[in-house]
Amino acid sequence: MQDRQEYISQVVVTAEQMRDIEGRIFAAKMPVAALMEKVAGLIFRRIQVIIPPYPIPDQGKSRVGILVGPGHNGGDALVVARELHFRGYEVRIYSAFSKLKELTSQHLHYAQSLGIPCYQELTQLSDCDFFIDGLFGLGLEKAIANPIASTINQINNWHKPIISIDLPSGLHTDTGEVLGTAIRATYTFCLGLWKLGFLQDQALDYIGKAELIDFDIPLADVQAVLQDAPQIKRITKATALSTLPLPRPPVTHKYKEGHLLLICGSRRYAGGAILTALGARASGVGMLSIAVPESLKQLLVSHLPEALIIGCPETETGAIAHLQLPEKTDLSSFNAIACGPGLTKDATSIVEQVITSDRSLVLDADGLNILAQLGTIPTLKKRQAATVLTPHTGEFQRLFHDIADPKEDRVKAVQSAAMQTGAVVLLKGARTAISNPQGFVWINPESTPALARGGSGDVLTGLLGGLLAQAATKQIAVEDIVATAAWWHSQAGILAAQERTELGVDALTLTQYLMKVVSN
Ligand SMILES: NC(=O)C1=CN([C@@H]2O[C@H](COP(=O)(O)OP(=O)(O)OC[C@H]3O[C@@H](n4cnc5c(N)ncnc54)[C@H](O)[C@@H]3O)[C@@H](O)[C@H]2O)[C@H](O)CC1
Ligand SMILES: [K+]
Repeated sequence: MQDRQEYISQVVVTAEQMRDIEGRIFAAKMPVAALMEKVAGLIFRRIQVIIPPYPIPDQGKSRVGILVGPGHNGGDALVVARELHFRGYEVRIYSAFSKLKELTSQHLHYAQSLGIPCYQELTQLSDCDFFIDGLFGLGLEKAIANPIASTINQINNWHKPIISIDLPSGLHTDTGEVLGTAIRATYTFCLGLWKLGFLQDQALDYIGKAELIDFDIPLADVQAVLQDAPQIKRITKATALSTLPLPRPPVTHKYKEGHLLLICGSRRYAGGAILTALGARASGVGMLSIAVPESLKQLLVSHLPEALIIGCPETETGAIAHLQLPEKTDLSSFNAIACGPGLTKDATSIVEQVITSDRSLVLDADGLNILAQLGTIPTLKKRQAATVLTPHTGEFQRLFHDIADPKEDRVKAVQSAAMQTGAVVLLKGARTAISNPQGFVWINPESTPALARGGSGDVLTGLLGGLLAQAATKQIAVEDIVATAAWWHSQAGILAAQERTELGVDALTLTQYLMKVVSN
């Protein structure tokens, strides 16, 4: 049972894949009406818990408005309406479509025969306490036009709780884009399997609290449909913990537990170097070397007494002019290199140098900006070791403006970028997406706006670099390590925000919560 839950919590499907899975269930002779009854029963039981029929004693019944669309999303809503009616809710139906699918139409007739009122005017529902949105689900084909568009806008303006079935009506199932207009749900019950749209940043304002309703889709059908397609998966606690370098072997030494070289900081951005280094420290990396401009050396020593601080010659502007590694050391002495935070755009030669190395490399922040300036993206494909790029949307657009637009479809964009560069690309956002060059994608399904704060990305770069260095001798896919870093970072943010509010998660504090996430 646990296995099913874990598997289901990782799976992400497109509308087309969901239709194919559904098709297999119906081909095996599950009656459509029976499936609708089952799904709606599960939804209705959840609704009863969230909003009871008599929320306040002696103050009457809960009044619920049911928004019914022409397809089976509307059918689901009508079954829910019927059950709520029997359980004591005061139910009103809004149905303004002249043509309904057969099953939906039958449920409407039956609901009306029970005495549930049905209206074509929304105003008749204005005093409802909450709404069930069954206008459109998977079957939305085009932008919603008037009069339905103005109905949706009107309901949103009432600011009452709305529970959407399968998807907030108006959202594109895959891209999460608003087609015309969309319901702003308080809760959304995603049916059966997570749809891709739930993991796209642009949908989040509309989805509210998302919950998966598992209605026992046979896993064999899911596997049959997903087999050859480039897979998209949600990162879970179990997937993340499985790649952590824990527990350590009893007999080991510091160089066996990874040697990371950080290249970061400038006279202007000294703090970024400290935060990156503290992120790396939290990864548990065996040995940490940090290359900074000479003038930052003492500062870094005082913050990280355990690290080897390499002072480098500076440009006039206080950026690293070139790497000056200690005697008998070259870039191949390290298991991984993480380069970028706080460099400024003057550290060009550093980026040129690390790209040509044969070590696993993370490029972030100014490392990416310099890369964009150099226009050397095609040369990344020639690298012998793994490359990880960690842009936010702005950096992504500067790097990949002629490939894909993350504002339209972040998942497609990150896949194109990874394929083009041969790198693992992590596109930062509320739902960070990570693609490998073959188009396999991990999406981080949980985060917090508390992390939208200066320095929080620097912490991620250090953490990721430290994990990559430790994994160097292990057979773990790079994208899996990147996913673990993203999960660990966001969970630390969530934990810190729970204890300190969303305003209390400065980047330094964040580094102090990293260990708490995995020691809990
Ligand atoms: N996936 C499952 O296993 C189950 C899904 N169920 C529910 O069924 C819907 C999908 O039903 P479907 O009838 O295919 O689609 P919709 O209800 O979303 O609506 C299609 C309907 O709407 C018309 N239409 C599409 N776009 C527009 C538009 N912009 N303006 C006006 N009309 C539009 C279209 O022509 C169709 O008539 C799924 O989401 C679940 O809620 C099952 O009940 C359980 C199993
Ligand atoms: K809906």
